[in-house]
Amino acid sequence: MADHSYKDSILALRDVSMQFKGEVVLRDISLDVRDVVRPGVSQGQVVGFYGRSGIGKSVLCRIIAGLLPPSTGTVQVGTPARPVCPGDVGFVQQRYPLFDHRTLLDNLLVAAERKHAPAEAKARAEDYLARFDLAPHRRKYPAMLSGGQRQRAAIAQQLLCSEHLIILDEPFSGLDIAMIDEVKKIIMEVTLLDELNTVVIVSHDLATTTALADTLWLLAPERDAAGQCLPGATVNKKHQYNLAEMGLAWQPGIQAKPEFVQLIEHLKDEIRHS
Ligand SMILES: Nc1ncnc2c1ncn2[C@@H]1O[C@H](COP(=O)(O)OP(=O)(O)OP(=O)(O)O)[C@@H](O)[C@H]1O
Repeated sequence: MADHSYKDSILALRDVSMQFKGEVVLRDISLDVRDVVRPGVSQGQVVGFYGRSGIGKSVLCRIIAGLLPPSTGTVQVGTPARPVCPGDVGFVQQRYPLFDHRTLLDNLLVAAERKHAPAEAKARAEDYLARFDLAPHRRKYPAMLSGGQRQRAAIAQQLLCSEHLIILDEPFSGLDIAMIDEVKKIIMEVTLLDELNTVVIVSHDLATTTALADTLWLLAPERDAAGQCLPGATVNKKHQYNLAEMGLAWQPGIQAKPEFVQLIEHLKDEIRHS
């Protein structure tokens, strides 16, 4: 039996383009994330999303999250698929925004109550506090939490009020090694919570992100047949990597494998020359 297969589409972008006052930033982007099924494992999806600084990653994330309508094209989420609305996709930005004047528990309750009746919201918030090792800190205000605790709280908050899809913007930047391990653990935990959970990680840390991912997207300019750079960046087929098919997903210690090291070098080259 194959070690994995694919079911329904969870996220589908079709011909997404974006321009600001005539400046083309994104061009004709079509991408799919499908529910991956592994026998005996409740496995969500992890997408690593790369591209040079200023290429358009944040713009694409805001479009995926339904926060910015694309100039052309569509974004659909969920099963059955429907056009994305603000709030469907959790978006954890670099500074982990939480309400400073509310306790950790209240922060999570506010998020959960956007989707659930009060009793259900309370049960879910408590569940996430426990899962993310935050229960002892429930009465603290965000300023009293460590950086890692705030990050876990921000991820829990976004999971409580979104629909399975969550985007993490630079989750490893500025963290020490122990904290990076902690964040990796949380990401794995999130994907194992529910088969439909999908985490898109926008990061310049290629090795850490690729080791967690089963799919990679590289946003880069494209050249036409004459070698001319086309306006705007895209994720062409060559830059959509299925790590599961390549035998480079879901393996502890994958970073030591020669094929993995080669892939990272290849990605660096593609980014450098893009
Ligand atoms: N609202 C806007 N109006 C005009 N231009 C914009 C707007 N938002 C983004 N841009 C432009 O789109 C381009 C891509 O920006 P974006 O923030 O998506 O880059 P990025 O890949 O996320 O970069 P970094 O890795 O440095 O964060 C930039 O040239 C930026 O100036």
